[in-house]
Amino acid sequence: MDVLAPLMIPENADVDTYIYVQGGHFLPKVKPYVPKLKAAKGGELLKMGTKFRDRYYIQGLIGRGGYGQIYYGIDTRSYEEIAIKTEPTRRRGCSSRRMFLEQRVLYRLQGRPHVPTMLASGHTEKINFIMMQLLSVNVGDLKKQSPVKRLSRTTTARIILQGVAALRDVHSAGFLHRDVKPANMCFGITQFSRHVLKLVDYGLVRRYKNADGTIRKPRTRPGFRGTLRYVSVRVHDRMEQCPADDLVSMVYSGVECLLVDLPWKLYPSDEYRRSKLEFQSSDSPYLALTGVEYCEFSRAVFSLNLGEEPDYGALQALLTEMVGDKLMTDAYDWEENYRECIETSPCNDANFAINMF
Ligand SMILES: Nc1ncnc2c1ncn2[C@@H]1O[C@H](COP(=O)(O)OP(=O)(O)OP(=O)(O)O)[C@@H](O)[C@H]1O
Repeated sequence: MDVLAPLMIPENADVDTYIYVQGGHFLPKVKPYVPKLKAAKGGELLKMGTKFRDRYYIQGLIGRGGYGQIYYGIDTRSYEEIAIKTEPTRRRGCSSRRMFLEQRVLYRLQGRPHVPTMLASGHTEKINFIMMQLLSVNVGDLKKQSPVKRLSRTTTARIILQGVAALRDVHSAGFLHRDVKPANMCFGITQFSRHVLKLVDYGLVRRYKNADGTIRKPRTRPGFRGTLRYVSVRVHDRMEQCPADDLVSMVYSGVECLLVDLPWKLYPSDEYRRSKLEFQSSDSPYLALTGVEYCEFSRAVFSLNLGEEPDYGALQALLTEMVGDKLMTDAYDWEENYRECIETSPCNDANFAINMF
């Protein structure tokens, strides 16, 4: 079946800005994606300019996480650009198991639209590695690149809508992500994937359902897993995590995109729990700043019944008005020089200033 609606090239348009796809269809050309690379500062697990496994040419370093490093490479057989996630096989004298888990979970989730494609995985004497499809700069960095350090309502709503869909897929496979945050959300980089959100980093995943679909017995005091700024109050209280906790982190991620920072960022970390509780209270002025629709969505997530499967569709429906007349395939803020967030900056609004200070 032909899935592309014919696109009329606008009159007077520069024909060079369109590409011919198939049977009379044209699509706007997209600038090729060039990843921002970090300078080497020693301790790299792969050497730049060398060929890994006699096949993958290492072009540079995309990022350093708490556990490993992500490299930009070229597959010299297919000429495809790829991302290579690496971690040392041994950490503090023990063998690292994080990437084995991530590889197993990624394998199980292949084919889901919001999960990066895994191309290969394995280990050498020194490193464990996963080769993945190359993705864009993460949403946290896209927000930092905005001149007003925030994203527009329509872009944020579309990110969170897709984020909820991503969590539905992870949860329905019986897993919790446990590290939802803007830095773990990227977009595709091709003509067809550049508006598709991908959830990355499955290193903290935990299975919460048994093979028969029943919920695993909760532990009395599980260890802390997640990123302190984004975890729910229940995680501060060391309760066993459930799908609602991933969704709370998704809510906080959206709040950060909309309001520059999360309110607790101003406090020392031992005040985060109190500040999160205050934020979730019914008269929170800070939550009100996110707007009626996002407020309603957040409240629906905060009041989820922990024993029940969340109704992901109903949660998404609460955000549809916030998307306005934008399509999921329309340009996002970074594709139009952050025009919409500059024009709608709440800093120009007197009420915003009164509520903030
Ligand atoms: N496939 C990919 N393509 C491009 N960039 C990626 C890809 N996967 C991850 N990244 C980038 O690398 C960063 C770190 O990735 P990831 O979170 O998987 O590593 P990590 O070592 O587990 O990090 P942390 O310990 O901080 O959670 C991400 O924030 C993202 O910007």
